[in-house]
Amino acid sequence: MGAADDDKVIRAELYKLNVYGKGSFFFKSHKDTPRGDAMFGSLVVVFPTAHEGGALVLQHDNKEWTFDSAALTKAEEEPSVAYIAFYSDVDHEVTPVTSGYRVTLTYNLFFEDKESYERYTTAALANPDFLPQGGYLGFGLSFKYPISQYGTPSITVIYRACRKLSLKPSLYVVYDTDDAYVLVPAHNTLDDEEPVKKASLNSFATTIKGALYTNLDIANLDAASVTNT
Ligand SMILES: O=C(O)CCC(=O)C(=O)O
Ligand SMILES: [Fe+2]
Repeated sequence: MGAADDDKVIRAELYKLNVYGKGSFFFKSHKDTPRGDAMFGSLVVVFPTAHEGGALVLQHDNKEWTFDSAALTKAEEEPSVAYIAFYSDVDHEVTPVTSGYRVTLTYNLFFEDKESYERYTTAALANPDFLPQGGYLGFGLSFKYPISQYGTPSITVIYRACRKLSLKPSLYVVYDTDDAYVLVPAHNTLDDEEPVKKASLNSFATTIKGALYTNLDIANLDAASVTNT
């Protein structure tokens, strides 16, 4: 993965929950089955449940590496998860648990184009069970963006994906009150050239989360642009 891959993102997809106890199953040495071309590795997250044994032993290129999550989590004062990620061609096995329970989540790791918003939205729109009456699609923005930076990060990626699918995204400020999310339009509908500069959101930007919402009028959606992208 190098500079040419700047347009890609790593996506972790939850795959499995494993609970190992004394005498229960354990994994003999294996490689994880790749699920599609974009999958490049696995992520294992170990919960801080008291246990002994259950180390994950990795082998590659005649080298061996032991991830002793029981010892790692025990060494922490606060309950903490331990995690490890490895490439798909790495052999790994889980040694038997000798006491307690070892609980893990495994994720498949994909190296994908940033434009995957487009792919997921396209797939959702092609599904007749998805919002059959139309509705709103929301894309949460996780960070507090100064409005002047809207031109660069994920907002532009989502915005472009929506426009390609003939959706008209608008920017909302989302207030998380005790009993509901309140949406306040933050912006006129973004236009093609300058989705960003029109914003006059400085006073909000430091305090609350933003979200891009798009009105999904199924009847008026241009079906061709949905299926051809
Ligand atoms: O639970 C773990 O540590 C790894 C599990 C594993 O290798 C698998 O699910 O393929
Ligand atoms: Fe595995």
